[in-house]
Amino acid sequence: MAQSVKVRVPGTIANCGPGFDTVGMAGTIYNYLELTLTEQPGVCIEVKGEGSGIIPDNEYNIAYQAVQAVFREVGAKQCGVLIRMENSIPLARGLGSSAAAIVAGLTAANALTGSNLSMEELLEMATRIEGHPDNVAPALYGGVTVSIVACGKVQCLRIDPAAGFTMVVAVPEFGLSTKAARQVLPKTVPHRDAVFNVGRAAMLVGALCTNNLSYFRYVIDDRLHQPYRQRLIPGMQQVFDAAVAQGALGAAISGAGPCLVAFTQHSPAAIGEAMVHAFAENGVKAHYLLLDLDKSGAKIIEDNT
Ligand SMILES: Nc1ncnc2c1ncn2[C@@H]1O[C@H](COP(=O)(O)OP(=O)(O)OP(=O)(O)O)[C@@H](O)[C@H]1O
Ligand SMILES: N[C@@H](CCO)C(=O)O
Repeated sequence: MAQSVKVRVPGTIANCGPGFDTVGMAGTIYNYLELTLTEQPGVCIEVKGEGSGIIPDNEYNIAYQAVQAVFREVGAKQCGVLIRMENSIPLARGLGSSAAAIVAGLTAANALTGSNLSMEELLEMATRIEGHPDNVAPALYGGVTVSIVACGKVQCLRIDPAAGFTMVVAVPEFGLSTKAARQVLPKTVPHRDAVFNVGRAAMLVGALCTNNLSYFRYVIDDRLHQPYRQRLIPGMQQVFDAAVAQGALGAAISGAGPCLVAFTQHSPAAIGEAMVHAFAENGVKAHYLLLDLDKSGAKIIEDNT
Protein backbone atom coordinates (compact mmCIF):
# COMPACT_ATOMS: atom_id res chain seq x y z
CA MET A 1 0.00 0.00 0.00
CA ALA A 2 1.24 3.53 -0.77
CA GLN A 3 2.55 5.40 2.25
CA SER A 4 0.40 8.34 3.37
CA VAL A 5 -0.26 10.66 6.33
CA LYS A 6 -3.11 13.05 7.02
CA VAL A 7 -2.58 16.18 9.12
CA ARG A 8 -4.91 18.74 10.66
CA VAL A 9 -3.70 22.33 11.07
CA PRO A 10 -5.55 25.23 12.77
CA GLY A 11 -6.22 28.67 11.41
CA THR A 12 -4.47 31.51 13.24
CA ILE A 13 -5.05 35.04 14.41
CA ALA A 14 -1.85 37.06 14.22
CA ASN A 15 -0.91 40.42 15.78
CA CYS A 16 -3.85 40.37 18.28
CA GLY A 17 -3.71 44.17 18.45
CA PRO A 18 -0.27 45.37 19.53
CA GLY A 19 1.85 42.25 18.79
CA PHE A 20 2.61 43.01 15.14
CA ASP A 21 4.49 40.13 13.43
CA THR A 22 5.06 38.57 16.87
CA VAL A 23 1.94 37.37 18.73
CA GLY A 24 -0.38 34.72 17.30
CA MET A 25 -3.24 32.51 18.47
CA ALA A 26 -4.48 29.22 17.04
CA GLY A 27 -8.25 28.92 16.58
CA THR A 28 -10.63 25.98 16.26
CA ILE A 29 -10.99 26.17 12.48
CA TYR A 30 -9.01 23.63 10.47
CA ASN A 31 -7.47 22.66 7.16
CA TYR A 32 -6.70 18.99 6.44
CA LEU A 33 -3.94 17.72 4.17
CA GLU A 34 -3.33 14.13 3.13
CA LEU A 35 0.05 13.40 1.55
CA THR A 36 0.63 10.14 -0.34
CA LEU A 37 3.88 9.03 -1.96
CA THR A 38 3.23 7.61 -5.42
CA GLU A 39 5.35 5.44 -7.71
CA GLN A 40 4.38 7.58 -10.66
CA PRO A 41 6.58 10.74 -10.67
CA GLY A 42 5.04 14.22 -10.65
CA VAL A 43 2.49 16.03 -8.53
CA CYS A 44 -1.27 15.63 -8.29
CA ILE A 45 -3.20 18.06 -6.03
CA GLU A 46 -6.90 17.97 -5.17
CA VAL A 47 -8.49 20.86 -3.24
CA LYS A 48 -11.91 20.74 -1.57
CA GLY A 49 -13.60 23.54 0.34
CA GLU A 50 -12.06 26.99 0.68
CA GLY A 51 -9.79 27.91 -2.22
CA SER A 52 -11.02 25.15 -4.52
CA GLY A 53 -10.54 26.40 -8.09
CA ILE A 54 -8.23 29.20 -6.86
CA ILE A 55 -5.33 27.46 -5.12
CA PRO A 56 -2.76 26.21 -7.65
CA ASP A 57 -2.91 22.45 -8.30
CA ASN A 58 0.66 22.29 -9.60
CA GLU A 59 4.22 22.85 -8.38
CA TYR A 60 3.34 26.48 -7.46
CA ASN A 61 1.13 25.25 -4.60
CA ILE A 62 2.79 26.35 -1.33
CA ALA A 63 1.90 23.13 0.50
CA TYR A 64 3.69 21.20 -2.26
CA GLN A 65 6.65 23.60 -2.03
CA ALA A 66 6.78 22.93 1.73
CA VAL A 67 6.77 19.16 1.05
CA GLN A 68 9.64 19.59 -1.41
CA ALA A 69 11.57 21.72 1.11
CA VAL A 70 11.46 18.83 3.61
CA PHE A 71 12.51 16.27 0.98
CA ARG A 72 15.50 18.49 0.10
CA GLU A 73 16.40 19.21 3.74
CA VAL A 74 16.53 15.53 4.74
CA GLY A 75 17.95 14.30 1.41
CA ALA A 76 14.92 12.09 0.70
CA LYS A 77 14.58 10.41 -2.68
CA GLN A 78 12.39 12.50 -4.96
CA CYS A 79 9.23 10.65 -5.94
CA GLY A 80 5.69 11.42 -7.02
CA VAL A 81 3.20 12.90 -4.55
CA LEU A 82 -0.55 13.08 -4.25
CA ILE A 83 -1.87 15.91 -2.03
CA ARG A 84 -5.50 16.08 -0.97
CA MET A 85 -6.50 19.33 0.78
CA GLU A 86 -9.81 19.92 2.59
CA ASN A 87 -9.92 23.55 3.67
CA SER A 88 -12.21 25.36 6.10
CA ILE A 89 -9.94 28.40 6.59
CA PRO A 90 -10.99 31.13 4.14
CA LEU A 91 -8.26 32.54 1.89
CA ALA A 92 -6.89 36.07 2.01
CA ARG A 93 -8.92 36.98 5.10
CA GLY A 94 -6.20 37.18 7.79
CA LEU A 95 -6.86 33.74 9.28
CA GLY A 96 -3.54 32.17 8.28
CA SER A 97 -4.60 30.07 5.31
CA SER A 98 -1.17 30.08 3.65
CA ALA A 99 0.53 29.46 7.02
CA ALA A 100 -1.71 26.43 7.59
CA ALA A 101 -0.90 25.07 4.12
CA ILE A 102 2.84 25.49 4.69
CA VAL A 103 2.76 23.90 8.15
CA ALA A 104 0.58 21.05 6.84
CA GLY A 105 3.01 20.31 3.99
CA LEU A 106 6.06 20.42 6.27
CA THR A 107 4.47 18.28 9.01
CA ALA A 108 3.17 15.63 6.61
CA ALA A 109 6.43 15.38 4.66
CA ASN A 110 8.46 15.18 7.87
CA ALA A 111 6.28 12.31 9.13
CA LEU A 112 6.61 10.46 5.81
CA THR A 113 10.40 10.79 5.79
CA GLY A 114 11.02 9.44 9.27
CA SER A 115 10.38 12.52 11.47
CA ASN A 116 13.99 13.66 11.22
CA LEU A 117 13.21 17.36 11.70
CA SER A 118 12.44 18.89 15.11
CA MET A 119 9.57 21.31 15.74
CA GLU A 120 12.17 24.11 15.93
CA GLU A 121 13.52 23.15 12.50
CA LEU A 122 10.01 22.98 11.04
CA LEU A 123 9.24 26.43 12.48
CA GLU A 124 12.43 27.81 10.96
CA MET A 125 11.53 26.41 7.53
CA ALA A 126 7.90 27.58 7.78
CA THR A 127 9.00 31.11 8.70
CA ARG A 128 11.39 31.20 5.76
CA ILE A 129 8.58 30.26 3.35
CA GLU A 130 5.88 32.50 4.92
CA GLY A 131 8.16 35.49 5.62
CA HIS A 132 7.15 36.09 9.27
CA PRO A 133 6.58 33.72 12.20
CA ASP A 134 3.36 34.98 13.82
CA ASN A 135 0.95 32.71 11.88
CA VAL A 136 3.14 29.66 11.31
CA ALA A 137 4.17 29.40 15.00
CA PRO A 138 0.64 28.95 16.44
CA ALA A 139 -0.34 26.81 13.42
CA LEU A 140 2.50 24.45 14.37
CA TYR A 141 2.35 24.58 18.19
CA GLY A 142 -1.26 25.61 18.95
CA GLY A 143 -2.15 27.94 21.84
CA VAL A 144 -0.78 31.46 21.97
CA THR A 145 2.73 32.02 20.65
CA VAL A 146 5.20 34.87 20.91
CA SER A 147 7.85 34.62 18.19
CA ILE A 148 10.85 36.75 17.34
CA VAL A 149 13.90 36.35 15.15
CA ALA A 150 17.05 36.66 17.28
CA CYS A 151 20.62 35.48 16.72
CA GLY A 152 19.54 34.52 13.20
CA LYS A 153 16.90 32.04 14.44
CA VAL A 154 13.20 32.06 15.27
CA GLN A 155 12.73 32.03 19.03
CA CYS A 156 9.20 31.00 20.02
CA LEU A 157 7.50 30.92 23.40
CA ARG A 158 4.20 29.06 23.66
CA ILE A 159 1.65 30.20 26.23
CA ASP A 160 -1.31 28.10 27.29
CA PRO A 161 -3.58 30.58 29.11
CA ALA A 162 -5.74 29.01 31.81
CA ALA A 163 -8.45 31.66 31.43
CA GLY A 164 -10.88 30.72 28.67
CA PHE A 165 -12.04 33.19 26.05
CA THR A 166 -13.79 33.13 22.69
CA MET A 167 -12.51 34.78 19.54
CA VAL A 168 -15.44 36.26 17.63
CA VAL A 169 -14.27 36.68 14.04
CA ALA A 170 -16.23 38.85 11.60
CA VAL A 171 -15.39 37.59 8.11
CA PRO A 172 -16.15 40.11 5.34
CA GLU A 173 -17.00 38.91 1.85
CA PHE A 174 -14.03 40.66 0.26
CA GLY A 175 -10.47 39.35 0.37
CA LEU A 176 -7.24 41.24 1.01
CA SER A 177 -3.84 39.81 0.14
CA THR A 178 -1.19 40.03 2.82
CA LYS A 179 1.11 41.62 0.24
CA ALA A 180 -1.35 44.47 -0.39
CA ALA A 181 -1.97 44.94 3.35
CA ARG A 182 1.79 45.19 4.00
CA GLN A 183 2.32 47.66 1.16
CA VAL A 184 0.31 50.35 3.00
CA LEU A 185 2.58 50.22 6.07
CA PRO A 186 5.11 53.03 6.55
CA LYS A 187 8.87 52.38 6.59
CA THR A 188 9.27 54.26 9.88
CA VAL A 189 6.91 55.14 12.75
CA PRO A 190 7.02 57.91 15.36
CA HIS A 191 8.88 56.99 18.56
CA ARG A 192 5.76 57.62 20.66
CA ASP A 193 3.83 55.05 18.57
CA ALA A 194 6.55 52.46 19.12
CA VAL A 195 6.38 53.14 22.88
CA PHE A 196 2.56 52.85 22.74
CA ASN A 197 2.86 49.36 21.24
CA VAL A 198 5.75 48.10 23.38
CA GLY A 199 3.78 48.66 26.58
CA ARG A 200 0.60 47.12 25.28
CA ALA A 201 2.30 44.09 23.72
CA ALA A 202 4.16 43.42 26.97
CA MET A 203 0.98 43.79 29.01
CA LEU A 204 -1.00 41.58 26.58
CA VAL A 205 1.44 38.73 27.16
CA GLY A 206 1.45 39.44 30.91
CA ALA A 207 -2.35 39.38 31.00
CA LEU A 208 -2.41 36.01 29.22
CA CYS A 209 0.26 34.55 31.51
CA THR A 210 -1.43 35.72 34.72
CA ASN A 211 -5.03 35.13 33.59
CA ASN A 212 -5.88 38.79 34.03
CA LEU A 213 -7.89 39.11 30.85
CA SER A 214 -9.60 42.24 32.17
CA TYR A 215 -6.41 44.06 31.00
CA PHE A 216 -7.40 43.26 27.41
CA ARG A 217 -9.60 46.36 27.43
CA TYR A 218 -6.44 48.50 27.77
CA VAL A 219 -4.02 46.56 25.61
CA ILE A 220 -5.91 45.42 22.49
CA ASP A 221 -4.91 48.50 20.56
CA ASP A 222 -2.24 49.34 18.02
CA ARG A 223 -0.40 52.11 16.25
CA LEU A 224 1.96 50.11 14.02
CA HIS A 225 -0.41 48.67 11.44
CA GLN A 226 -4.14 49.13 12.17
CA PRO A 227 -4.32 52.91 11.53
CA TYR A 228 -2.69 52.39 8.11
CA ARG A 229 -4.91 49.42 7.19
CA GLN A 230 -8.13 51.11 8.27
CA ARG A 231 -8.76 52.50 4.78
CA LEU A 232 -8.62 48.95 3.36
CA ILE A 233 -11.37 47.73 5.73
CA PRO A 234 -14.54 49.86 5.50
CA GLY A 235 -16.19 50.31 8.91
CA MET A 236 -13.25 48.92 10.90
CA GLN A 237 -13.61 51.28 13.87
CA GLN A 238 -17.42 50.94 13.94
CA VAL A 239 -17.08 47.14 14.04
CA PHE A 240 -14.59 47.43 16.93
CA ASP A 241 -16.94 49.82 18.77
CA ALA A 242 -19.96 47.54 18.19
CA ALA A 243 -18.08 44.56 19.66
CA VAL A 244 -16.97 46.48 22.74
CA ALA A 245 -20.47 47.93 23.24
CA GLN A 246 -21.76 44.32 23.44
CA GLY A 247 -19.22 43.48 26.15
CA ALA A 248 -16.12 42.35 24.22
CA LEU A 249 -12.81 42.78 26.06
CA GLY A 250 -11.27 44.29 22.94
CA ALA A 251 -11.19 44.01 19.15
CA ALA A 252 -8.45 44.05 16.53
CA ILE A 253 -7.61 43.24 12.92
CA SER A 254 -6.98 39.50 12.55
CA GLY A 255 -3.53 39.23 11.00
CA ALA A 256 -3.35 41.51 7.98
CA GLY A 257 -7.16 41.56 7.72
CA PRO A 258 -9.78 42.02 6.51
CA CYS A 259 -11.24 39.75 9.26
CA LEU A 260 -11.79 41.58 12.54
CA VAL A 261 -11.61 39.69 15.83
CA ALA A 262 -13.16 40.46 19.21
CA PHE A 263 -12.06 38.70 22.40
CA THR A 264 -14.74 37.88 24.95
CA GLN A 265 -15.71 35.77 27.94
CA HIS A 266 -19.46 36.50 27.56
CA SER A 267 -22.21 36.71 24.89
CA PRO A 268 -20.13 35.81 21.82
CA ALA A 269 -23.15 35.44 19.50
CA ALA A 270 -24.48 38.90 20.38
CA ILE A 271 -21.01 40.34 19.73
CA GLY A 272 -20.79 38.52 16.38
CA GLU A 273 -24.18 39.80 15.30
CA ALA A 274 -23.28 43.37 16.29
CA MET A 275 -20.02 43.15 14.31
CA VAL A 276 -21.80 41.84 11.21
CA HIS A 277 -24.43 44.57 11.56
CA ALA A 278 -21.75 47.28 11.82
CA PHE A 279 -20.05 45.93 8.70
CA ALA A 280 -23.44 45.96 6.88
CA GLU A 281 -23.95 49.60 7.85
CA ASN A 282 -20.72 50.29 6.00
CA GLY A 283 -21.84 48.40 2.90
CA VAL A 284 -19.86 45.24 3.66
CA LYS A 285 -21.50 41.78 3.74
CA ALA A 286 -19.99 39.58 6.43
CA HIS A 287 -20.63 36.56 8.63
CA TYR A 288 -19.09 35.61 11.94
CA LEU A 289 -17.25 32.62 13.39
CA LEU A 290 -16.91 31.69 17.06
CA LEU A 291 -13.49 30.17 17.71
CA ASP A 292 -11.95 28.76 20.86
CA LEU A 293 -8.22 28.57 21.37
CA ASP A 294 -6.83 25.44 19.66
CA LYS A 295 -4.39 23.72 22.02
CA SER A 296 -3.00 21.05 19.65
CA GLY A 297 -1.48 22.85 16.69
CA ALA A 298 -0.49 20.69 13.72
CA LYS A 299 -1.59 17.14 14.39
CA ILE A 300 -1.15 13.87 12.49
CA ILE A 301 -4.59 12.27 12.46
CA GLU A 302 -3.89 9.30 10.13
CA ASP A 303 -0.56 7.57 9.67
CA ASN A 304 -0.11 4.84 7.04
CA THR A 305 3.68 4.68 6.93
N1 LIG B 1 -4.74 26.70 1.78
C1 LIG B 1 -3.85 27.09 0.85
N2 LIG B 1 -3.21 26.19 0.10
C2 LIG B 1 -2.30 26.57 -0.83
N3 LIG B 1 -1.99 27.86 -1.07
C3 LIG B 1 -2.61 28.81 -0.35
C4 LIG B 1 -3.56 28.47 0.65
N4 LIG B 1 -3.99 29.62 1.22
C5 LIG B 1 -3.35 30.63 0.60
N5 LIG B 1 -2.52 30.16 -0.34
C6 LIG B 1 -1.66 30.94 -1.21
O1 LIG B 1 -0.80 31.74 -0.43
C7 LIG B 1 -0.47 32.94 -1.12
C8 LIG B 1 -0.47 34.10 -0.17
O2 LIG B 1 -1.76 34.27 0.33
P1 LIG B 1 -2.04 35.46 1.36
O3 LIG B 1 -0.97 35.51 2.38
O4 LIG B 1 -2.34 36.72 0.64
O5 LIG B 1 -3.36 35.05 1.96
P2 LIG B 1 -3.77 33.89 2.90
O6 LIG B 1 -2.66 33.11 3.45
O7 LIG B 1 -4.84 33.18 2.16
O8 LIG B 1 -4.45 34.71 4.00
P3 LIG B 1 -3.97 35.17 5.38
O9 LIG B 1 -2.51 34.88 5.61
O10 LIG B 1 -4.28 36.61 5.35
O11 LIG B 1 -4.82 34.39 6.24
C9 LIG B 1 -1.47 33.03 -2.27
O12 LIG B 1 -0.74 32.79 -3.46
C10 LIG B 1 -2.45 31.91 -2.04
O13 LIG B 1 -2.88 31.29 -3.23
N1 LIG C 1 1.80 40.02 10.93
C1 LIG C 1 1.35 39.87 9.58
C2 LIG C 1 0.27 38.81 9.52
C3 LIG C 1 -0.15 38.42 8.14
O1 LIG C 1 -1.17 37.44 8.22
C4 LIG C 1 0.81 41.19 9.08
O2 LIG C 1 0.08 41.84 9.83
O3 LIG C 1 1.12 41.58 7.96
